[in-house]
Amino acid sequence: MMHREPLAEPAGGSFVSDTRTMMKTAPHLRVPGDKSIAHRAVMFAALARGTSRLRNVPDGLDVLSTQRAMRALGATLHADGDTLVVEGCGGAFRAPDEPIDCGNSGTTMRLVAGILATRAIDVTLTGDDSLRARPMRRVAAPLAAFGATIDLSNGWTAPMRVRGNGDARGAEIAVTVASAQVKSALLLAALGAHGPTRLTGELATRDHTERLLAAFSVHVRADGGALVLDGPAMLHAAEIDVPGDISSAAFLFAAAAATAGGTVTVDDVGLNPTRTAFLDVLRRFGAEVEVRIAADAPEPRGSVTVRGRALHAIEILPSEVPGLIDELPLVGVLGAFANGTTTVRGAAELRVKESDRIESFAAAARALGADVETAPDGFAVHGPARWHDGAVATHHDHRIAMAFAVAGRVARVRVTLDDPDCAAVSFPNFAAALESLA
Ligand SMILES: O=C(O)C1=C[C@@H](OP(=O)(O)O)[C@@H](O)[C@H](O)C1
Ligand SMILES: C=C(OP(=O)(O)O)C(=O)O
Repeated sequence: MMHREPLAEPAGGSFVSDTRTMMKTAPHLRVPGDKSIAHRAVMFAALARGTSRLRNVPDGLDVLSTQRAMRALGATLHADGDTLVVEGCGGAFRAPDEPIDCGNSGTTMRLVAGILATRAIDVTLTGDDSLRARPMRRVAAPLAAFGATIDLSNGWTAPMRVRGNGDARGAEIAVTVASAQVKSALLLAALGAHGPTRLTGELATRDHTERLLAAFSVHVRADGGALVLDGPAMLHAAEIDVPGDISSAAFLFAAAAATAGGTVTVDDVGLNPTRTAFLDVLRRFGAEVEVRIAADAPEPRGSVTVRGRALHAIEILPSEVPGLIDELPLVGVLGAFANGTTTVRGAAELRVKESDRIESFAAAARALGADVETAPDGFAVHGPARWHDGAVATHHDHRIAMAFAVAGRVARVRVTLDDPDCAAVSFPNFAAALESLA
């Protein structure tokens, strides 16, 4: 594990209590490096020719699962201060003797399955109880277009055995699930195939794979509404500085937004437009949001300040869901602080995350006094809640644990989480960061 300084410590700023105005300056915080970007940076560095240097790779458990997988496939990784140094395999991964344990991380399993689909090795991918209950046919079925043989447990989940096809040809594939993991698995398979691979369909999801591949010298072309990658393609080592994770910062933003007079600034956070929809959602709820972009490539980054105001209910449309997918439990929590009925529709994908996030959100919110209705593809929250102390079943789902820690703090009720430590999947110092909002 990398040694690093605490990531969630206040980076300056203070609360100044003034008895007349209670004026506050926003505490400046940093959050761990972006999980989605870090998964890809570690995988691409492991696959590349040469030595890559990756700064600010988070030490959340999911990214550690990716590091473990890359070591198992033959890459060498070591820490040099706050930099992860990766000696890549130049495309020549070797099969480990044991199955690769992807832990709790869907991104690790699905993207690695894509990489393996066009390499002539035989590898089994497994994970924890949660990951072994998540759907894998969404990657296994389209990867068959490259001639890979993928065996799923019970026909749909992990452990999954991937026997890659080293002589694969590029393929034309229509992506049918709006999932960056599926899109990415197919682009990564295309790296090892001969000829162009052309993807159409549901492609409007986070674009970190496209951006990071370019940083490693492989270009994905946009052709009308399609994405095209010409294989085979060798990645070349790169230096990547991972910005803070906006999906982790979202918990701090929500806490500030739902608190009258609350304010927080998060510095050096990723501002990729495919990830910032939650900032618009905060504005629609009534919060004040200020964004300052400091850099643009390969990933936009900068500072965000959020100030709390009285919140009013909003409606999330199905078209907004891919840009908000990891923030939707928090949208529900904010709905419970807002006046009126907040609705989320078109979000059936929530049912196949680390837990069924529609049911785990609703049960937790009700346990604390909120009025929630569920639907097959979403929920409605009638706010404001009559908050009271309660016990929350996290289902070991980091985003449920953090969302309800925020709810308890803002509502000033005692929330007993059955597994507060599961936050470490994405945000190991979350409790300290929330505490520092004072
Ligand atoms: O590609 C990624 O890094 C991710 C994509 C999303 O999953 P889906 O692709 O299943 O929507 C998201 O929920 C997950 O946290 C990370
Ligand atoms: C869904 C998530 O991650 P993954 O799919 O990688 O497990 C998440 O972090 O909320």
